[in-house]
Amino acid sequence: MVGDGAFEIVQDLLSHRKELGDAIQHGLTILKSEKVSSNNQPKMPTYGTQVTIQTEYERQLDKIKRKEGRRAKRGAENGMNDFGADDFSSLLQASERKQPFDDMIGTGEGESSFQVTSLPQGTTRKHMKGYEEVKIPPTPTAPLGPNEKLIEIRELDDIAQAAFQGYKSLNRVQSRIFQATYNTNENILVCAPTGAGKTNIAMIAVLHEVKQHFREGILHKNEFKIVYVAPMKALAAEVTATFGRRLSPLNLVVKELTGDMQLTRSEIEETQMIVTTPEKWDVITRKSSDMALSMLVKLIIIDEVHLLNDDRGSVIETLVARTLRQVESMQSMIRIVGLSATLPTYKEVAEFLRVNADTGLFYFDSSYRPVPLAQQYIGITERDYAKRNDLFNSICYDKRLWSPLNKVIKHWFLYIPARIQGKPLEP
Ligand SMILES: Nc1ncnc2c1ncn2[C@@H]1O[C@H](COP(=O)(O)OP(=O)(O)OP(=O)(O)O)[C@@H](O)[C@H]1O
Repeated sequence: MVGDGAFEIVQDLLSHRKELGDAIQHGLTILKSEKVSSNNQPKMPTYGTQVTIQTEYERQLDKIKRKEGRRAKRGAENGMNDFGADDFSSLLQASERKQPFDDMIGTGEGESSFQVTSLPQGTTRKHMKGYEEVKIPPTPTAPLGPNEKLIEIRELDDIAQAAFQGYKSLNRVQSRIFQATYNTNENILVCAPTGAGKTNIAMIAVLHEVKQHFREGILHKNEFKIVYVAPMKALAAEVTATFGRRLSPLNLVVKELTGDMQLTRSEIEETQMIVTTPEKWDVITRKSSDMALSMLVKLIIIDEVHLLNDDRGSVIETLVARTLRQVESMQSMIRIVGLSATLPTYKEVAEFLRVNADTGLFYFDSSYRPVPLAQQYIGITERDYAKRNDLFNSICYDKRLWSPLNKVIKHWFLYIPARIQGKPLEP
């Protein structure tokens, strides 16, 4: 077909058969991909293979942009929108009409309805170029009620004094919950702001339980176990150290039981207070071989119970449900004490924990903070990602450098939306 002269060409073709096959395959792939992209984009000339050179900075920006795009898409699909401007304005207007203690739920007891109807008085909102700033002044500290007084440690019995060495008095929140927590055995839920002294509330509940097993000057250590459920292993270790130290004058043994710290059977027997995590306690109470241990539990303290609303909520829910079932089926008394940050759904949580809303539910709002908290929120409205990032950096820088608070504040924490934004990006 190609004549005598083509022998050499045919020979060449045969000897490079593999390379030719690969090249044709490669060409076909490129043609196919061009066809697909030409359907979506205006046609651009292609010059062989294109290489994009990106700096690390651009790469990171692209990554964040893609992530934001996905998040926005998810939000739109789920019908989630930003907090409406109208909603915000009405809250702001309501704050202007308000008196300082208008919405204080400061009784710290029983049922009181909690609804966000306005922002605190003195809240301001300013629109700046590329961003807006909302400043919420600190909530004034609630004044002492006419019958309110702090309980002095020296007024307490010997058991309580032994664990409160070094303290002069209970603070306001602790004084308020003391009667129900130390002198009754009912379930308790305390919702209080950060730093309100919840550890000592747990201590009061522990001391109440210990007191039940002191007879004729002897502590019957084998009659009970106290379980403290901390949200994280690191916190469990901290709680173990604190309670271990403070309960040592009463000869009580406190041990950690988490994924990191296993206990032998004899160690468990010698321990009166077990500090664990929800997941670990769930595993233990699920096993019938450990029934003997759960039968001895008389008090279970659940720290950060607001995590019920979180990813790990189902584990906490399970172990509460299991405890309640044990109480019902064995007719045994296990007291539940829940400690939580301020949460709007506290009534539902109280109901779930079988807490009597009139006598065992305590809710303290931010006017009970030991150190008042001023808040500033910056919402960046700039749409362009790179400009927004620059603005974000310069606002943080200015706030840090020029804030009048620099005179009184030594340490700053900066909360940022994404971890990657916390790293210095290449200029
Ligand atoms: N009665 C008291 N007198 C003096 N200081 C107290 C008293 N009770 C607690 N504190 C101190 O208050 C600080 C905060 O206490 P604690 O850590 O228990 O608060 P918290 O409510 O558990 O806070 P968070 O929600 O951050 O865990 C601690 O330094 C603690 O020593």
